[in-house]
Amino acid sequence: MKLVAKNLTLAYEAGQNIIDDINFEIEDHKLVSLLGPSGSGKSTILNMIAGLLTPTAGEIYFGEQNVTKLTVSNRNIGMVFQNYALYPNMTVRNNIGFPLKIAKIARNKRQEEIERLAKLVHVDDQLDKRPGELSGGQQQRVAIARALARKPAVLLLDEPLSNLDAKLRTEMREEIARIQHETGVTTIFVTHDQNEAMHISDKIMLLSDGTIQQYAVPNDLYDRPANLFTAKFIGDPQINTFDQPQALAYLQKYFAKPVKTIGIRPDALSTIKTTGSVALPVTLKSYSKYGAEELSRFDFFSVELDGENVDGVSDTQIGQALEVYVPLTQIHGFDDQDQHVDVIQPSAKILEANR
Ligand SMILES: Nc1ncnc2c1ncn2[C@@H]1O[C@H](COP(=O)(O)OP(=O)(O)OP(=O)(O)O)[C@@H](O)[C@H]1O
Repeated sequence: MKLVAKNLTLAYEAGQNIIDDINFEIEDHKLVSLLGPSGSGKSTILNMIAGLLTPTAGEIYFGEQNVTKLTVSNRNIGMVFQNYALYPNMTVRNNIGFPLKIAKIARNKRQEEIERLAKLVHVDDQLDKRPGELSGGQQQRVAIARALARKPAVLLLDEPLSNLDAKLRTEMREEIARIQHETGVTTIFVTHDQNEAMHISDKIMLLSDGTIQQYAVPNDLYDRPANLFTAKFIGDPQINTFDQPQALAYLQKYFAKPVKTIGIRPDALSTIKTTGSVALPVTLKSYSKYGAEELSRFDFFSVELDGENVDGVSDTQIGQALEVYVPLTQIHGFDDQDQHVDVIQPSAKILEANR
């Protein structure tokens, strides 16, 4: 089911909008993450979609139906929370079947559905156990099966992996992606973990202070950040940003409008010249290698630039001057409102001028 939010606003106190007039559309069958720092409004948006919170203004549509005034139970949603909220005294079978029992589905049909759902989430060999006898990952699978039991229009997942250890988190995020893919249910996934969001999502809605900073496919947030917030929030190690006059002046000629800040991701640097790249005069300040990751630090007009896995840098001496190259399209300029400024289309003439 497609989901649309129009002018969605929420204030707990008059005049103080926690969510401020946001608009978005989530396409049918897609998995969208709501990503952002603590307090950015992720849970508030999810709770309005679920019907647990009533918007101060604006509307929510499931398909063509305006659901803004409908109660939780009339919206046909499935929800999974971080603490699973399984019924401890019921077996897995009865936990999964509970929503079907409430819906007065006949016993035979119910058992069939339970078996199907248990197979889907891979707990079909655990049906007679109680939640306390299951691992965290298995409990989460049961919670997902239960949330899917009524064939919800939308599946809402609120930080469902945050109680799991690192290895299980990775495994379960792949599982959620698989289950979503197999069922095709439109899914909204709340997380503050960019890695999780980048791996699992068809699209990411990045939030800060109750506003949408960027809503795009994961790679676009990394490669084409719409503003400085997105550029800095997405990416680990963090993007290099600088506003020192000499460094800015060196690169300003590549932009059509004045830039106040420039951002270059650490993995965009290379010592190997390629077509369409810009040369930066730098000095190598430090170099270290941990496993497959090589980290280097350069001085560029007194700006510290971090590099990650910079080709060819291991042959350079500390303190040595050299040129590093960055594809022009990976030099991100931001104006005095922190909005992205496009580079002038790479032309041979411009690039030549810097050689
Ligand atoms: N009941 C409430 N009364 C007043 N303000 C609230 C209430 N609940 C949440 N807020 C505020 O609304 C803002 C958004 O909170 P929300 O829980 O949606 O953020 P979040 O992005 O989900 O954060 P987290 O990752 O920490 O859960 C925060 O500033 C929070 O302090």
